[in-house]
Amino acid sequence: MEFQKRSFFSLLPVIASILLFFLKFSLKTAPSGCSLLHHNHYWISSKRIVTQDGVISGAVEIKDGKVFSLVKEEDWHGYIRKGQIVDFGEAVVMPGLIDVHAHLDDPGREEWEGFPSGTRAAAAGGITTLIDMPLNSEPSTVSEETLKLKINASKNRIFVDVGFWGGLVPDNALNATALERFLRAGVLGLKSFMCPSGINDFPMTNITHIKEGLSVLAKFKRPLLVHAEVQLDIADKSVKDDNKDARLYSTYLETRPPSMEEAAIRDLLTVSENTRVGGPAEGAHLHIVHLSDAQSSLNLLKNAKARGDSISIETCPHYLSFSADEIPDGDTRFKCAPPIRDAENKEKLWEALRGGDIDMLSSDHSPALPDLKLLQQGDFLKAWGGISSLQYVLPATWTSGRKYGVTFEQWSEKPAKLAGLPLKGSIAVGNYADIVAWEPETDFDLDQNHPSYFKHPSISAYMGRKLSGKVLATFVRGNLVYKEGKHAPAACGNRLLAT
Ligand SMILES: NC(=O)NC(NC(N)=O)C(=O)[O-]
Ligand SMILES: [Zn+2]
Ligand SMILES: [Zn+2]
Repeated sequence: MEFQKRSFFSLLPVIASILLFFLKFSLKTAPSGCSLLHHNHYWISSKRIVTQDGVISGAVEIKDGKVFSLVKEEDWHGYIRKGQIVDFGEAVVMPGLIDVHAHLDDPGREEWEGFPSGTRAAAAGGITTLIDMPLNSEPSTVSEETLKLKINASKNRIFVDVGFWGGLVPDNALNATALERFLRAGVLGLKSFMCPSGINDFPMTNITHIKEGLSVLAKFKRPLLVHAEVQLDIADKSVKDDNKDARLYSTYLETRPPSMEEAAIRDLLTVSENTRVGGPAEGAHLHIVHLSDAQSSLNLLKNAKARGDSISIETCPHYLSFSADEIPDGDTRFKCAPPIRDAENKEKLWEALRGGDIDMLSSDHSPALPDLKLLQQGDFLKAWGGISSLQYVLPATWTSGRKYGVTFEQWSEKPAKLAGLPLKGSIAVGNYADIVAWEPETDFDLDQNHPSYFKHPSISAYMGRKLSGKVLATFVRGNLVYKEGKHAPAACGNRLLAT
C-alpha cells in the first residue's frame, strides 16, 4: 500500500505533464464549429499543389491558420505525422478564389441574397474571400455610418472572409472630410457608377467626382472601381422608336452598345493619368469592373497602362462563357450590364486574359428576387439586370477556359493585390491557409438536383449546363469550412477592414 502510494506520488509530475499536454492541445484546436476538422496543425497533401514556384506533389503544412511549410513528396518521409494528413490524391490544391466583385445585398435586401447564403455559396465554390459591393444593400454603403451597418450585419453570419468596398457618390465625392472618415472606417477602396445603377441611393458620378475621389484615395493608396458605361441617348431612342421586340436579346444589346463602355473609358482616361508616378493622384489606382467590350475599350485601356497609368481590368465568367447569339429569347437570367456580346468578342476577351491585358476575374454575382427577373414575361428591357453565379464561377471559368488556360494569378493573386490583402492570394509560407481542393476532370450536370447554396438557383444563368470541375473542399484560414456538400456549422469568417 505504502509502496503504491509512493509510486503514485512519484508519477504525479508525469500525470501533470500529460494533462498539460492535452490542455494545450485542446486550447490549440480550432474554436468549435468553425471547422469540419479538429486539428490546428495538419498537412494537406496532393499530387498537384499550385504554388508560386509551380505545381508540386507533396503537402502544405498548416499551423494556427497559416501555411507553415511546403513539403515536396520526396522530402516528406518521417516528417509528416500520421493521422494529421488530409489527402486529396490527384485533386488540385490551389489558393482559394478571391472574388473582388459580389453583391450580397445585406442588410436590407437579404431576400435577394444575404451574408449567410452568399458566403456559404462562396465556400461551396472554392471562394475563400469576397469583397462585397456597396450597392444593392439597403442602405447602400456610402458613409462611415452605413459601413457600420454592414459590419454589424455580417457579425457571426459569414462563412468566408469578407471585405467591403464603399460607394463613391455625388454626396460624398466632393466632401474630402467625409470620404476620409469613410476610408478610415475600413472600406478597402471605393466604387462608382458612370451610368444609373438602378438603386436610388446610389446615384452616378461624373468625371469631376471621380477625379476628386482619386485624389483622396491617393493618400490611402486604395483603388477606385468603376462601372464604366455612360448613357448614350441614340441607342435607347432607336430601340424605342422602332418598337423592337423586348423578348429578343439583340434588342437589349442595341440599348447598350460597346460605344457606351468606350465613351466612359475615354472620359476616365482624362483623369487616370493623375495616378502615374509623380502625378497628383499617385498612389490611387483605377480598376475597371466587368469589362465586356474587348475592342476599342480594351485598346484604350491597354495604351493607358503602357503610358504608366495605374489601371487594372477585370472581366467575369459570363462574358467568357456565353455569347449573345446563344441567349434564348426571353431568357432574362442572362441580362446584365454591360451586356454579353458576340462570339468574336468572347474570343478576344480570352486572348486578352491570357495575354495579361485583362488582369483578373470576378463573379459580379448580382442576384435579385426571381420576380424581378420577369422570367415568364421574358422582357429584356424591363427585367432586373445581374447574373447569379457565385457558387459556380470556378467550374464555369474552367469549363470554357481550360482550352485557353486559366491561372491562379487571375483568380487569387491579383485580386488580393487589388483589395490590399498581403497575406492572401497564394499558397506561400506565412500566408493564410486559404485553400481550395478541386477535381478539374470531374463533370457534373448543374440541374435542379445539384445542391446550390445561393438563395435563388432558378435565376442562375448556369442552371441546366454541364460543367467541369468539382470543388471538394474549401479551407479559410486553416478552417475546413466546406467538404463535399457539408458546411462547418459556425460562421467564423473574418471581416477584412483596411487600416
Ligand atoms: N445594381 C447592380 O447590381 N448592378 C450590377 N448589375 C449588372 N452587372 O448587371 C452591376 O455590377 O452593375
Ligand atoms: Zn456594374
Ligand atoms: Zn456588380
